[in-house]
Amino acid sequence: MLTAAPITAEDFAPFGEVVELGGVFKTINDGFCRRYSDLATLDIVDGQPGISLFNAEIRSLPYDCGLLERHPLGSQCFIPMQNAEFLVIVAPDAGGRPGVPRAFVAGSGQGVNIGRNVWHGVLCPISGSGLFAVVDRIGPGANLEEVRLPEPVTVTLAPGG
Ligand SMILES: NC(=O)N[C@@H](O)C(=O)O
Ligand code: NI
Repeated sequence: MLTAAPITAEDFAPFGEVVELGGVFKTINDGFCRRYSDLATLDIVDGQPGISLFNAEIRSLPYDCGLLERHPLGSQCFIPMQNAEFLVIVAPDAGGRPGVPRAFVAGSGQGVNIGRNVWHGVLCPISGSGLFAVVDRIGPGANLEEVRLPEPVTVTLAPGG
């Protein structure tokens, strides 16, 4: 059983970045808008960044994660288009396969940018809307490596989470 912790930039740093308000901003548009720039880095190899929409089914908890994947040629950024909570399941690499997985839960106002070649579960909304903007690599070649886990990892939220 894996308990998903609320995602923080610090805890998620080994796997990517959290896209959320905070830190330095620049006031623009005649003072009616705050611009928070450069919150995540697109890491694209032999291709171009592109913006896609994912309309994912809402998944129920506890969630059995049986597949981890990674994209050797590009990072992958998920940004909710509407209010949503979603699981972010990641794992370090262990000799070319996923190591011990970790689970986070991201809430409204939070997107995540998963680093290039970082093992992760597929997009997993658990409440609200499953409509996400995804900024990732568009290009030729093999950019998807999948590993079916011998035993699914069952993910829940912390009590009160
Ligand atoms: N395959 C695909 O585009 N989506 C996955 O990579 C995912 O992380 O959801
Ligand atoms: Ni992916």
